[in-house]
Amino acid sequence: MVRRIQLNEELLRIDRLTTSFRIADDYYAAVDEVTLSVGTNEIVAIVGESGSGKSALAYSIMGLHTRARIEGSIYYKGQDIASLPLSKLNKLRGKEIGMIFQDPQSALNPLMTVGDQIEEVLLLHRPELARKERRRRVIELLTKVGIPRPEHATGLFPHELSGGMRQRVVIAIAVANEPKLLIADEPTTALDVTIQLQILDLIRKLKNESGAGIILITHDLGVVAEMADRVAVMYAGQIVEIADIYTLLAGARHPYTRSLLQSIPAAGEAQSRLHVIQGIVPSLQHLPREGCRFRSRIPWIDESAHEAEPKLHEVAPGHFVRCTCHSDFHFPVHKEDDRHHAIS
Ligand SMILES: Nc1ncnc2c1ncn2[C@@H]1O[C@H](COP(=O)(O)OP(=O)(O)OP(=O)(O)O)[C@@H](O)[C@H]1O
Repeated sequence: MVRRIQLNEELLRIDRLTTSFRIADDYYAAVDEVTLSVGTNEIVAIVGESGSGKSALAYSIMGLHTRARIEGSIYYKGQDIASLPLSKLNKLRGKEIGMIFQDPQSALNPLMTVGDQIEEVLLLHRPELARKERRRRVIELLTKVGIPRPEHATGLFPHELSGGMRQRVVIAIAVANEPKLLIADEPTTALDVTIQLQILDLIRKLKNESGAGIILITHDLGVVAEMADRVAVMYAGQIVEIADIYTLLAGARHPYTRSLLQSIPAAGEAQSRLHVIQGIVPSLQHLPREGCRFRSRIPWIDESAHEAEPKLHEVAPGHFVRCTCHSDFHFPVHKEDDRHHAIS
């Protein structure tokens, strides 16, 4: 088959994006000077523990924060959409840029039928379509996302569908207008494993068919390994490592990435041999803002290994790592019977 889609034509470029929330009388950055690009026909995964700023980043791209302070730029096809008035942004959202939300239950309107909800986004962005054509498109979309008996499904309400079917409807809505950029925020978290695989397969198929760029947000490195072309690892609001998937899986450098990778069980490996990352991501107000943000979680590494103001260093073409501590990093040495850390 002839491949018509060009790889990696730049679609989105986020430049020093900082998203801060007001808590008491101060603003605290949940996304801190993030720079990242996404090409056409590319899946960029954003990975990190809960609280690392992944959703705050996704919502910033979509312009969905109502009370946050946004600094920096978000260029979509060369146009800075961070500073667009809402009326113009609304023309892009749901058309050029689609989003699949984490929880299909709350992403859908419980009082509207599936068919009406899909028709609504078509009506909003493609008013030129006649009613009959819209209806035809709804059936086509439901078929595409693998909903059985699509004609019948159009008349159902969300509560009449299983979680997996509801997520398919959310995807049908997100792709209804053939977006060029799709943001999927933990699209399979609420689903059981078999359904997860089907939904991921569906997202990959959509990318292959349309050449869309996809940002896939997840805390699951298994999903990353299956899906991503490139990976950005976030910790405490910052990107700490970016690389293509092969480099990341085989040659991760940042202590946080290495700890994440160490904590997934390899086939046949006993759970007790795994490294479990000590501590938790600090809350927004208590994030360390100076020096290496990860240093309190690797206390056995000498302080002198860290940079005073950690930057992203390009250690190989396209492979960036924050802070110098990666070059001295090693896992702690334990007695055989005391191999893993407890989460404190
Ligand atoms: N509207 C808000 N107001 C104040 N703080 C917020 C707000 N939204 C997010 N935060 C804080 O910002 C930080 C990053 O949150 P975010 O939801 O982006 O993390 P995440 O990596 O997506 O985690 P999860 O996987 O749990 O969704 C957290 O400390 C969170 O409590």
